[in-house]
Amino acid sequence: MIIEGLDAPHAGVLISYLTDAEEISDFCRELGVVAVQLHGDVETGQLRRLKEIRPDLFVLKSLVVKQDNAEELLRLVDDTHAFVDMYITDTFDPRTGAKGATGLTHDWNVSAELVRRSPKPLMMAGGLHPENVGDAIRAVRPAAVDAHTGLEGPDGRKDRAKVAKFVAEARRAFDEIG
Ligand SMILES: O=C(O)c1ccccc1NCC(=O)[C@H](O)[C@H](O)COP(=O)(O)O
Repeated sequence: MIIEGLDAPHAGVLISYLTDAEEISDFCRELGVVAVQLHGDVETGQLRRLKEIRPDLFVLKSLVVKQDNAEELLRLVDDTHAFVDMYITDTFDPRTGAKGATGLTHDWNVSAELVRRSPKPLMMAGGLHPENVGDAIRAVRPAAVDAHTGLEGPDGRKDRAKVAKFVAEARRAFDEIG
């Protein structure tokens, strides 16, 4: 219902840990979304298959940064970029095993290296908030930014003032880097 009510340029994005191309496609059809953000360990063959069966679907693939996996992520970009429309970085939480929405930053040098390597645009995420998003954009030069935890108020809901400041700071930094 909410997804159906969205007017362009707004569109629903499914965030999912699904890893099977057919299941991802079916769930996107059921929900009526045109974009999917994949946070699971999706095999390259499944990404290829997803593009074959659903060329209309905008596929965002997460690159979950850990302490020591930069080379692995660079290889993942090399192997998958033909089947991915955009990458999104995120931060692994070793205490919980969570691969997204952890509120933790990671080594921005790794994100910057991924931006340089990727032929596809990269959205930066992982612990961003209004106070650090400008520095992150200037350091990493991503195509876009995203945040979750850093925009919440004490009640766990998105805080309007934090969102407005985040957007203003991000726009200022993107204008600066051109
Ligand atoms: O948003 C979620 O609830 C979520 C849950 C599980 C995996 C990923 C999720 N969101 C993906 C995002 O796009 C977040 O912006 C990204 O994980 C950054 O989160 P945070 O570090 O809390 O800003």
